[in-house]
Amino acid sequence: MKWTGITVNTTNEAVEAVSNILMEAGASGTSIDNAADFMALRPEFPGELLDKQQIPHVASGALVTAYYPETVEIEDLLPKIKRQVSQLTNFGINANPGAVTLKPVAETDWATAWKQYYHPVRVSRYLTVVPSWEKYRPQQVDEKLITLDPGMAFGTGTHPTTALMLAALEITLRGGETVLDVGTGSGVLSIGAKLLGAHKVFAYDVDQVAVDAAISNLALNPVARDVEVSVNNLLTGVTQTADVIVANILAEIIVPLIPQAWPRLPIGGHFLVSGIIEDKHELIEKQLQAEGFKIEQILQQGEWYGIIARKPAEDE
Ligand SMILES: C[S@@+](CC[C@H](N)C(=O)[O-])C[C@H]1O[C@@H](n2cnc3c(N)ncnc32)[C@H](O)[C@@H]1O
Repeated sequence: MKWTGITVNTTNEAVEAVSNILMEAGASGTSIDNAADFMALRPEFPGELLDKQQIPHVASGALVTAYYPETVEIEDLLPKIKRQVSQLTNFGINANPGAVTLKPVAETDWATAWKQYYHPVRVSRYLTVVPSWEKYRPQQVDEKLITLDPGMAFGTGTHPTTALMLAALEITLRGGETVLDVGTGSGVLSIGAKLLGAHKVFAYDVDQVAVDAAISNLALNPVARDVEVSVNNLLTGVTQTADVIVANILAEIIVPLIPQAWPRLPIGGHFLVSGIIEDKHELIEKQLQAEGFKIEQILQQGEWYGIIARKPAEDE
């Protein structure tokens, strides 16, 4: 199908109002290039899959582009959109300069253009995340590839908290373990665990959409096709025991997980947790110790913390 894009050159404050006008005029979708958003992008961290420097962006103001199918009479729409944008000042919204332009776009432009900014990225010592559409050969003999579709829910698999847990799995796994992946999201940690030699992985997420995304991503990785994924709230009702439990969830959610993890682990079993922002890591360490865990290692990337804890023997 052929599409026409209408682009409005406007201000940061008017972006939402302009998008509404364009959508109400029958657009199938909008894309926003906002200088303020680009400035707010966090500095790159090791393991960033998105190559921000390559992203074209406006130096000031914002461009809101809406996409209309060929069935929409665009010439009739244009004056109406121009009038509505100029009337935003009546509502106290400065849409200046508000220039409205038209350009034809190929469907592939807006359906898949974002893909060009994603590339394979080495996220830990042995693991590289590869977008599913990229052809990539390992650069080193011991490099293992996690194929992910970043277009699905739950990110690119390269957030610092994810990278911390992949590193923690690398430190902990020796091969043959059973692993519970709590809050699996994209399934990235389950895939990583299998690549690092885990025998069996059970993955859980409270969100059905995440479970579906994980199942699709696991299918992209032959090594992980036998991972069992199910909807579950933390480890509530889970009777499976494991050598390693890994969870990258917010600190507030890790707190109730700690007493659930303890009985699921044997002596010497490991509990790997992340999603912990700087001012919460002491709280999580205290809760882990209060349950009986020993803290073996604390990993850090920027403001994010990961903890490797172990269930010790009674006489330790
Ligand atoms: C930060 S994402 C982590 C995704 C992936 N494991 C990773 O490391 O990239 C956290 C995930 O935990 C899930 N989650 C949040 N609360 C949960 C709960 N109570 N029980 C199970 N999963 C939960 C969310 O749906 C989300 O998919």
